[in-house]
Amino acid sequence: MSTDAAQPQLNWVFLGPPGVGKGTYATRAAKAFGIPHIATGDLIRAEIAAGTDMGKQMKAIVNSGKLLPDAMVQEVLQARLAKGRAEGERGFLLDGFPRTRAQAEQLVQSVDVGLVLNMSLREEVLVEKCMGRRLCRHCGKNYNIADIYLPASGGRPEIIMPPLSPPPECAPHLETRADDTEPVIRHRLEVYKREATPVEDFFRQRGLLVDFEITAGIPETLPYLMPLLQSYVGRRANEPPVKA
Ligand SMILES: Nc1ncnc2c1ncn2[C@@H]1O[C@H](COP(=O)(O)OP(=O)(O)O)[C@@H](O)[C@H]1O
Repeated sequence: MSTDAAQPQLNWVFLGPPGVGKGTYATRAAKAFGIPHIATGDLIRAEIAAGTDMGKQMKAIVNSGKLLPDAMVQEVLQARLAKGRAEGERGFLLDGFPRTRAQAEQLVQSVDVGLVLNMSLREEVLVEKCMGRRLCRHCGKNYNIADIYLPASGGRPEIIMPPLSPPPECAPHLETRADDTEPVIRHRLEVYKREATPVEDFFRQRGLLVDFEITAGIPETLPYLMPLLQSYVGRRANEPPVKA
């Protein structure tokens, strides 16, 4: 993947339901393509952890599984994007934004989005995936203790997703997100189902949406994902592939 200074501006967005693996793949893709992984959920959790006035307002809403008001998310996101521009970042990989049509409209008014990857995963495993999430409070890395096997059914593919286990040194320091409890996860999934279609339609109508179904673990998925993303370097999703 190109990481030199000649790299074109990449303004990419990863959409998808809680537990699909947006953060897992966005982290790896951002590193490979030399752009920052900007996850609104992480920005929000940092604001909450900092105990700012806005963070205090955010905490109750986040822990209930509801979306934050657009203006509140915009405030933390625009601050992060402005910092990136000032530091010469060549774009971004947005994770968890936009989540409403209004956010999508605001985004395309402020930046030239090149690609919106719409990640999906059989719904039956999303709750288990979210319940299995663990964060190491020492190294900050994300793991997942869920060991998932789902046979093919109704034309949907078999899913084999072994755990993404932490190394021994992380095991004593693992923590679970406050909003990763079953009732809150189920509420977040309902919120996602209600809000996601208008966002997907908004980008599909602009020829920017590329659907990508997750059917296995990271080792099996990356060899398909990375070449797909590479094919969009230097062009928008709705432009013809660049001649090799
Ligand atoms: N774009 C957004 N608009 C509104 N609220 C958001 C947005 N991004 C994150 N949040 C808030 O932060 C919470 C956690 O988001 P995130 O870390 O992306 O979790 P997940 O993708 O697992 O739902 C969301 O449930 C919501 O309360």
